[in-house]
Formats: sequence, C-alpha cells, structure tokens
Amino acid sequence: MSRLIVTDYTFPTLEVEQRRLTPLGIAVEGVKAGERAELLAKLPTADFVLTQFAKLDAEAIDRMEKARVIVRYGIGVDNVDLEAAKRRGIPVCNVPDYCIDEVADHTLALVLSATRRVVENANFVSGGKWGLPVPVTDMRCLKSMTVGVVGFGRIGREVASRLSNFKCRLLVSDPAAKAADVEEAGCELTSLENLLVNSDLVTLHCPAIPATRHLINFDTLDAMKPGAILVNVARGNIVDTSAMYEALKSGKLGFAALDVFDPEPPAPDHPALALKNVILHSHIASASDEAVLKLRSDAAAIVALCNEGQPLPNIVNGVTGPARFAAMAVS
Ligand SMILES: NC(=O)C1=CN([C@@H]2O[C@H](COP(=O)(O)OP(=O)(O)OC[C@H]3O[C@@H](n4cnc5c(N)ncnc54)[C@H](O)[C@@H]3O)[C@@H](O)[C@H]2O)C=CC1
Ligand SMILES: O=C(O)C(=O)COP(=O)(O)O
Repeated sequence: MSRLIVTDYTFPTLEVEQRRLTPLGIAVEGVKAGERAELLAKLPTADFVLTQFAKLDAEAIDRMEKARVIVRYGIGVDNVDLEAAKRRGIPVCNVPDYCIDEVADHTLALVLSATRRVVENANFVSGGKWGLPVPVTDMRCLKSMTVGVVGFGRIGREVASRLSNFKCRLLVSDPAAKAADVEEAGCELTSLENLLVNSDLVTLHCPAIPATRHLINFDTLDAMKPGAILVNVARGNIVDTSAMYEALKSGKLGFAALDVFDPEPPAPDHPALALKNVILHSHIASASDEAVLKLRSDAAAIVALCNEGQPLPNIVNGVTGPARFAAMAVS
C-alpha cells in the first residue's frame, strides 16, 4: 500500500479521494489544519502529498523522503516552497482551471458591491433607515469609469470579458500578456504605473510571487487616483495591509472590496475591519459545488497518474523527470 497525506483539508470527509485512490492501493490519510507537528511526523512516509493552505516550506519538504508529487488543491502555489521541492526532485502540480468562472463572477460581485454600495445599503435598510446610505458622489457607474486589470491570465481575462459588457474603459498590465490578445479582448495593455495613475478601480489577478509581494504599497497607492477603488481576489500579500489601511482611513483609497487578506483570517479586532469603506469576504471566490468536486477529482487524478508513472499535468516547478530518481540524485 502506498500513502497519500492530505494536509488541512476543509471537506467533511476524504471520500472523493478515497473512492478514486483506494482501489489503486493508495491509502488516503488526512492531517487537520494547524497540526504542523503531526504533519511533519507523517511526511517521511508519504508517497504523495495533497495540500490546501498548509505551509509546505523547506523544513516540511526536506522531510518528504519518498514523495513523488506534491499537488496543490487549487491554483495559487504560494504555500509551497517550489525551489525546495525542485531541489528534492519533487514535481509540484496545481489544478489551474477548476474555478475560473466562479472567481470571475465573485470579482464582479465585489466590483459592483463597491460601485453600487450594495452592502452598506442593505445594512442601512435593515437598520431601519431609508434613502442613500452614502453621499451620491460615492455611487459610481462603471460606464464612466476606467478599470485596471492587473494580471491577464485565466481569471483576469474572464473578469475583463465580463467587465466589457459594462462599457467601461479597460486597462491591463501583465508582463506576459501580448498586446494583440489584450486588444482583441477590448482592453489596452499598459504599464502598472500607467494603469494605477489612470484607473478609477483596480482589480488584482496576478499570482503571489516574490515580484508581486506588496505590489500595492504606500508608493503605488499614492500614485492611484484619489478615491479609487481596490478589488483583491488574488492573494492578501499582494497588498501591503498597513498601507491599504492608512489609505482607506485618509480617503485616498475610496473603497476596498476584498476576498483575501494578509493575514488570513484577520484578527477580529483588526482596525481595517472597522472601516466603513471596506468589505472583506472569507476567501470564498472559488466556491461552488461543481468547482469543489472538479478540484478534488482533478487533484486525485494527478495522484493516480503519478502512481502509474504517467507524465503529470500542470507542473509548476519545472520538475518533469521521474521524481524519485531526481530526488535520489540530490540526496
Ligand atoms: N480568491 C480565491 O479563492 C482565488 C484566488 N486565486 C488567485 O488568483 C491568481 C490568478 O489566477 P489565474 O488567473 O488562474 O492564474 P494565471 O496563472 O492564469 O494568470 C496569472 C497572470 O498574472 C500575470 N502576472 C504575473 N506577474 C504579474 C505582475 N507583476 N503584474 C501583472 N500580472 C502578472 C501572469 O503573467 C499571468 O498572466 C492565483 O495565483 C491565485 O492566487 C485563484 C483562485 C481562487
Ligand atoms: O479557497 C479555496 O478553496 C482554494 O483552494 C482557493 O485556492 P486558490 O485560490 O485556488 O489557490
């Protein structure tokens, strides 16, 4: 029997994974969120690792004496030390396409919440009041706005496509995007600097990598239009939380609509949560029944392929050879 360790899963049971993998002779075993010591103790016996948000840093990866693959239950791989896995010859795979429409829809929900003040108005009415909950100047119409999309990958493109129906001007910044693709989508490719200076609303869809850590910081917030709106469904640490808090407090940033935060979860008394011009969701943009099922089936399918020695899809750390041989070569 080989062994799959599943870290910090949030599903009620591991039935989907077990149904797929137990008949292949793979025992599926979960480790609850936060049980770092238990995880470290179990990793040396893992043939395969499936992880949700648990930190798989060099210390954890160096314990993977025989792991043949690390699969991320999701798109972002920022909780996995990709270089440490590469040094041990362990391929890291993600599931890149399970929730693109959900996240794009959720982004639009946040964009419209910010421009049409959906949450404040509902709270206003349930508090027994009637009328405009904010000055009329805070009620915005997308058609007269310029929206900046940072990151034109799978999600950013779907967000731009949805936004184009609202007839706003769309700017895109992405170091890998081709101008022709961006133009075909009805958007203008530009630098981040130009996007920030010209956008009334900026929405983030780039990965959390060293180059994007605190991409939105005191300086870049300063460069943004007074009263601009920030939407973040990507990763919390792309934004410097303290800088965002100060900008929201001063009104330099008009509104922030967030699905992600740094840190997650925030302390219940985090001062940003008390601000009237912030809405924070609990990292749920990917959620739908179909998406979760696809995520789990696709993740289990990668483990099954690895078990059969087949080529793996969606490798994000460049390790393509037979994992065990590479691992043995470096140890
Ligand atoms: N809130 C949530 O539940 C979810 C959040 N996400 C986050 O969304 C991110 C994006 O997802 P996808 O679009 O599927 O990824 P993707 O890999 O298809 O696209 C990311 C794009 O960002 C671009 N990029 C890289 N560095 C950049 C920079 N400095 N400035 C601008 N663009 C840059 C890349 O060139 C690429 O085109 C994920 O990495 C993940 O962290 C993904 C799924 C769910
Ligand atoms: O929220 C979830 O269920 C996720 O796994 C989202 O992770 P991702 O943002 O896809 O990397």
